[in-house]
Amino acid sequence: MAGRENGESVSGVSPRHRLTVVSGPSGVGKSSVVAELRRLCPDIFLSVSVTTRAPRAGEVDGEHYHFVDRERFRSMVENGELLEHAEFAGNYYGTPRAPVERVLEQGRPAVLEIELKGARQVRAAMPDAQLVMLLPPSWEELVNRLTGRGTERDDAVRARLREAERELQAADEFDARIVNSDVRTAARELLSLVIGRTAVCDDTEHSQ
Ligand SMILES: Nc1nc2c(ncn2[C@@H]2O[C@H](COP(=O)(O)OP(=O)(O)O)[C@@H](O)[C@H]2O)c(=O)[nH]1
Ligand SMILES: Nc1ncnc2c1ncn2[C@@H]1O[C@H](COP(=O)(O)OP(=O)(O)O)[C@@H](O)[C@H]1O
Repeated sequence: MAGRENGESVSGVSPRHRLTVVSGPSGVGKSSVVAELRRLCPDIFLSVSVTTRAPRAGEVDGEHYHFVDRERFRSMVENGELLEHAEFAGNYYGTPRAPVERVLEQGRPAVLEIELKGARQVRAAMPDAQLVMLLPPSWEELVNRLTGRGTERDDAVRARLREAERELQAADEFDARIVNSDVRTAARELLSLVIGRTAVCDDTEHSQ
């Protein structure tokens, strides 16, 4: 695993890695697929966003998100500390700039899990980034997953479904689309996009 730290080249793949943005409607399984991706290949850097949303049960500050108030969020925007930021379903979200720039300079693969407006900002700021959209097998399945997760009240579910329609309409803007029918299969497809191959991380699989 440590051998991948320098972005070791295999089969002529460039040793430097692009930034990969993973987007998709709320409830499609982004967190599940990205968690599986990192289980397959722990060297992949996953950005921890700042958000003004309240923590859900079980969410850990600094691990799932950096939870901040609106004043702190505003000051981060004003100081240029965020690579991108957006409002989503009544809360603010943003990507801290410095950690992402640092890992990209090191040649490590980096992933952002962010919504559509943020993905568009990244595309404008970093044309080299690849944008991947995760799609549900069907609208009904998306609704089932979102409601089945049980983390939001009805109004928050409705707000997310409104955003979901808009996000799905933008699927053609993305460089690649992955249908998340099965988490492990989708994670393997994502892995091949993030590092250009799937086999290399197999022997680094961790059961965390
Ligand atoms: N633009 C942007 N979107 C983010 C960021 N972090 C998370 N998001 C997105 O914000 C949306 C809401 O996230 P969250 O409140 O965790 O709800 P969930 O997607 O329903 O689990 C999702 O589409 C996330 O991908 C960020 O740093 N920037
Ligand atoms: N391929 C899948 N098949 C069935 N359920 C899934 C799949 N992917 C994710 N889920 C479930 O759907 C719900 C939403 O997934 P989550 O990863 O929280 O989505 P997102 O991060 O996109 O909002 C969770 O309860 C998760 O366990």
